[in-house]
Amino acid sequence: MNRTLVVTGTGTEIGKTYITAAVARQLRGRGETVLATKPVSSGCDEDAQGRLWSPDGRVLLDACGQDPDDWAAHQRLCLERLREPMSPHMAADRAGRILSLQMLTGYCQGLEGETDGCVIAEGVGGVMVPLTDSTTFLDWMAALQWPALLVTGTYLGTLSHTLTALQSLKGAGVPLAGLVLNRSPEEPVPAEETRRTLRFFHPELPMAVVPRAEGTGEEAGMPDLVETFGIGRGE
Ligand SMILES: Nc1ncnc2c1ncn2[C@@H]1O[C@H](COP(=O)(O)OP(=O)(O)OP(=O)(O)O)[C@@H](O)[C@H]1O
Ligand SMILES: C[C@H](N)[C@H](N)CCCCCC(=O)O
Ligand SMILES: [Mg+2]
Repeated sequence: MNRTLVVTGTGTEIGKTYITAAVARQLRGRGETVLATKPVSSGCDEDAQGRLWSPDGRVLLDACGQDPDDWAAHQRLCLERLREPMSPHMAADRAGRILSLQMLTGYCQGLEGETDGCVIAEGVGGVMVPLTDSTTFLDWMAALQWPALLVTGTYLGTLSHTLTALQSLKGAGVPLAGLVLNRSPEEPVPAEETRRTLRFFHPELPMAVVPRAEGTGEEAGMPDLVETFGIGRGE
């Protein structure tokens, strides 16, 4: 069992927040406490007081049973909030800032030390989104050494995207918790066939297929992600 987890993806809009929220809810359902952090957010919303809110941060606070409108909690769990909806290194540059790999790694380690519960950190976009002009989120995951859960889709093209991302994570020495195949709206190849193919290449990797929740907001058919990927304190 691991009480820390990074959730990364093969790209943006792939379902990282959706899966992170589902894991947080499942952990709480098991009586575990959980902190879900979005260390860096771009594409944030500015309110009337000029405060920048991370849309992902709101979803994650809610999934952890906290008030999504609690500004103090938001600031604590969404360290870097950037306005422009683009790569963080570009959004930071437009805000006159430079992100720091060391600071973000230390920030996550600090959260881990503040709680004896679980801590889940959602990355930004895909595995190698730039953090600065010389570092990417892959460097952050390699420095942090928290098990990484890769979220991918089941669209045409996902096989290469997924195998490339896994190769990058393994090559950087990032421990892998597993792979979530988050079913895509367009799925020309049956998800099970995609899963089977990926298993040929990664027979040891825990995998789960997550269905699309159509409109109801219910996570119907959501697999037990906590069990599948060994997340939590397991007490
Ligand atoms: N299995 C699913 N069923 C229904 N809706 C889903 C599912 N997975 C993701 N979504 C929806 O798709 C959209 C994109 O998902 P999400 O925000 O989790 O992506 P992301 O990878 O976190 O994106 P970003 O890179 O911006 O952080 C969201 O509106 C989310 O609610
Ligand atoms: C704004 C968006 N929702 C994400 N937060 C940022 C995604 C950056 C992707 C960069 C890239 O890989 O081209
Ligand atoms: Mg997200």
